[in-house]
Amino acid sequence: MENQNETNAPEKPHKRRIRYSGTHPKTYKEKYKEHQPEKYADMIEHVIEKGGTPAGMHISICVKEIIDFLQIQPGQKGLDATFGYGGHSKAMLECLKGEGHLTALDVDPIESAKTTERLRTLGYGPEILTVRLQNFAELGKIAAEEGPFDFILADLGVSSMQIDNPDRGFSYKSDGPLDMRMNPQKGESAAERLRSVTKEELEGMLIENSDEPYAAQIAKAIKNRLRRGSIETTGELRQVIDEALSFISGAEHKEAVKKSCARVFQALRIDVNSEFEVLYAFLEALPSALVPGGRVAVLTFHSGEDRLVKKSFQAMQKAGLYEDICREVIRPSAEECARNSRARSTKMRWAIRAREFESHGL
Ligand SMILES: C[S@@+](CC[C@H](N)C(=O)[O-])C[C@H]1O[C@@H](n2cnc3c(N)ncnc32)[C@H](O)[C@@H]1O
Repeated sequence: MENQNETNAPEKPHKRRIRYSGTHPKTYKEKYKEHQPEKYADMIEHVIEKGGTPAGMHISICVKEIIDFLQIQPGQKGLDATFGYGGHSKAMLECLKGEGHLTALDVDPIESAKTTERLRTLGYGPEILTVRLQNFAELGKIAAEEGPFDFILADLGVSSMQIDNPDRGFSYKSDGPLDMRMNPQKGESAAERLRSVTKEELEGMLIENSDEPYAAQIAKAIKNRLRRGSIETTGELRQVIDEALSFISGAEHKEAVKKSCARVFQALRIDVNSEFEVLYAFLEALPSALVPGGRVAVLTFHSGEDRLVKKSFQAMQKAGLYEDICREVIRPSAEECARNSRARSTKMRWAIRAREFESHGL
């Protein structure tokens, strides 16, 4: 006899387990369990315990140091200039205890949509959290609309979700399209940028943005390759860098290629996203975006960024715009660096807006 239940049941599409070779998934996409933290909490905890960052996630840095400094009180108004995975936003929202408001900015439409959804699910509705797809370079305009703010945080650079996803083209460690745009819907990709700059401009970019010691050789190799063919993927760029450093032999070659790849990819990313220009605009607008006595903390990840923040804070303190700034840079603890290797290069600086100043066109 025919089983009625079976014939009437809607056909469920058969879902095959994601296939990967070996016993463990290796690539970003194969790590399907890490992409579902709610479902595989144990696995996520295990990856973090071992000092890794689960795929599709970002581990927030210096959370305690930031929260201790910002002294957030319920009822205050704050700005997270770099929303990312929302870890810092969540910690700041917890301090508000349901009273006040947090505005969060990000230029990445892909990740900020996911983060917004996650925080909304946690109960942070639009009455307490506004998310704007906007560059922090527009701080002046944002503060005029939503500020001034009692506290501001900027955690610069890229998130782990961006750097680990080969489709975004930020990393030399996996192959993908050479893109590097934090907002892939705007501006030139890294591949296009390499085509549009001259050899001299490229060499200057590698020196200015990441002190690349082999800038001349690498810029020449890239432009030579582009005359004969194309560089469309992260793997192809890595290969050109490898060939450009062929004059370094033996065991040193591999190490030199790795270090130059890290520097060249960083320099290109800074250029593609105009990172120094937008940071400069943000720093210039900061004092006027804060209430008197308002607090700002900035996390930087390379010396160029840190220098810019340090110089701006010092100059503005001298001009009477900040009543206090950190004398020494704050670094994450040894325990935090052991838990999260990505924290190792982090530097935190802070400033407190002066109680009184004339904002002459600032
Ligand atoms: C290091 S992550 C922030 C991580 C975040 N603090 C957390 O706890 O998850 C940096 C984020 O800032 C964003 N971002 C970088 N430059 C930006 C800019 N100029 N304006 C707005 N967002 C920016 C990136 O897209 C990225 O999502």
